Amino acid sequence: MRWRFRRFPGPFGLPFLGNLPGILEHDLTAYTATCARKYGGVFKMWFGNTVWVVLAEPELIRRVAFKLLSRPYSPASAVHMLTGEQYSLDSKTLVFVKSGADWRNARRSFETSIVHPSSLLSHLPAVHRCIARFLPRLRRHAAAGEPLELSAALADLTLAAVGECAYGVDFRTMAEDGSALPAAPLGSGSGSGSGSGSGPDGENVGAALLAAVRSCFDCLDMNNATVYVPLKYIFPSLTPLWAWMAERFPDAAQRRHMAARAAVASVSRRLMAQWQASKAAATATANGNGNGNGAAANGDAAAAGAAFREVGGGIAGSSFMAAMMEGRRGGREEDRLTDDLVIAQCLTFLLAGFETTAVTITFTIFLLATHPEVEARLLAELDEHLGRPGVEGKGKGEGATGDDGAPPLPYMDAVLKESMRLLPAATALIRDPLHEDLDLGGGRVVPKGTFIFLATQAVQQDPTQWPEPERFLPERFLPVGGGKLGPTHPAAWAPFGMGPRMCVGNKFATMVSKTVLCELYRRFTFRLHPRQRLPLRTRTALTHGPRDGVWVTVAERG
Ligand code: HEM
Repeated sequence: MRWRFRRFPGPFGLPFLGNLPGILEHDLTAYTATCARKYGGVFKMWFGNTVWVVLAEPELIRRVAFKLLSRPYSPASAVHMLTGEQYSLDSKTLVFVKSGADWRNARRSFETSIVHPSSLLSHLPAVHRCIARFLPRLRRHAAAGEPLELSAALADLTLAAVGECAYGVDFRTMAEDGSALPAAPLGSGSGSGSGSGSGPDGENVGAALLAAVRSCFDCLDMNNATVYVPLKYIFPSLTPLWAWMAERFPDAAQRRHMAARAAVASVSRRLMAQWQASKAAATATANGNGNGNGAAANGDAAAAGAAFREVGGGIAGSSFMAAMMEGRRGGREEDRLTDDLVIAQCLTFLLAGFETTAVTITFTIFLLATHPEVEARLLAELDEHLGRPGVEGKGKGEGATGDDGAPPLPYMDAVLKESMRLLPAATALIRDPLHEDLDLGGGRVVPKGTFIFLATQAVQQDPTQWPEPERFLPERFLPVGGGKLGPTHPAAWAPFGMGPRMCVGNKFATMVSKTVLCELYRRFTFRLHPRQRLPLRTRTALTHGPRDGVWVTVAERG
């Protein structure tokens, strides 16, 4: 098989380990960028004994991303070894379903909830609710002059916001005063029923979900992977054996991950049952009062409906989970999502959406803290269009709302885009020529089934595409600077990927990131704390994030 890749240049790979030592030493993103400079836009790398064909040319990336619909593995075979029913469910979730009707159905269910403008906007109140709860934490740090590690703090905020949008319950990552709540143990959830997040059956669904989801996320970290994962990379042809062993002789990491997935499924089921019960009660109330008195019936239905929006003791009717449950009422039987799929897609929503968004906001604040002139221009734009809370001015009032959840803020848009060019949360796309060999031209044919790695970050830093690529210049994305400051090729900017499998959450993520940044910068500014290690070191795991966190001091705007 190796001979089929002889036309592809690339670094020398050690027996069994391939280029893993170099990747681990330098980090995957940095290693591929270095190789791209050395070997050009098409090369091969050995991930253990598995060959990866890497593309780092925008036109080739565009062609392949649009042509190929499948991704190489389910996460079950990438960073862990889910087995049995958990494996088959995982491989049907939107990120890893291969193609065809399953993919179209899954994609449609996400689009209904987070792409259509009206449903997108219905998530905005939850985002504002979570920001409001986060602000006291910043005020406390500002008052005490204590440093704040942003990536962890923002992870609490985005987990709360994305979690509530996905499941419609309070995720309880933050107390009312903004402080982080201690994590509940996995399997918790049968509490007294007092306090926010308690469902009708007295269970604290939010806290239980949070514990289970956090545990799932930890298990997706390579450092916490079962021993069968490295074995699979070193001896890929024996993968069925490793999967068999993982099922029958699970190690502690494997048991922990399977337990975490089972816990998510069990809490989700309870939540769905609660939702159905509340829905039935609401319908019964509306019908019961409907005879002969239309106005009263409408009022009762509205009151009952309010219970769904009341996150705390209730479940938000605008959530992704609720949308999927509503959506499967109509349509053809074979297109309807099963309970198990609703559960798996909700987890996917959260796993794909929360850390990526937290990292994007963290990196943007880091860049603004190190570029005061950009920050000053951004603050001027926010003051102009949004105003400052409690300060007289030209601003149009509270909140970042408009057609897509935000008023036109061209400089904010440019800052976010430039931040995602320089420090994106995802640095590559992956594709799989599932059914036939892929001809890249020049005699380079990629055999079907090969892992294709589209190195978007190498292109976003390529000096032939972007003049002075290492500089943070939001003007690149404004009409005034666009021509001179790049890019040469439109596909040279792809932090959300491209083609039919482009990030389905891109509008939602942009809405959340913009809303958080607007609401924070209307009130605070951030400077790096001396504890911050410079230059910034990053690491590539499930997302590309800061290796040592981002330490800032917070100041309230006068
Ligand atoms: C700033 C935050 C985010 C970034 C940078 C990001 C980035 C990406 C990237 C690069 C891909 C792969 C695209 C491709 O292969 O062409 C992707 C796919 C995906 N993302 Fe995001 N994402 C973000 C937020 C979100 C959010 C909030 C959600 C929540 C729904 C989400 C859900 C997904 C899903 C489900 C896919 C798979 C889509 C498919 O295969 O059809 N992402 N994302």
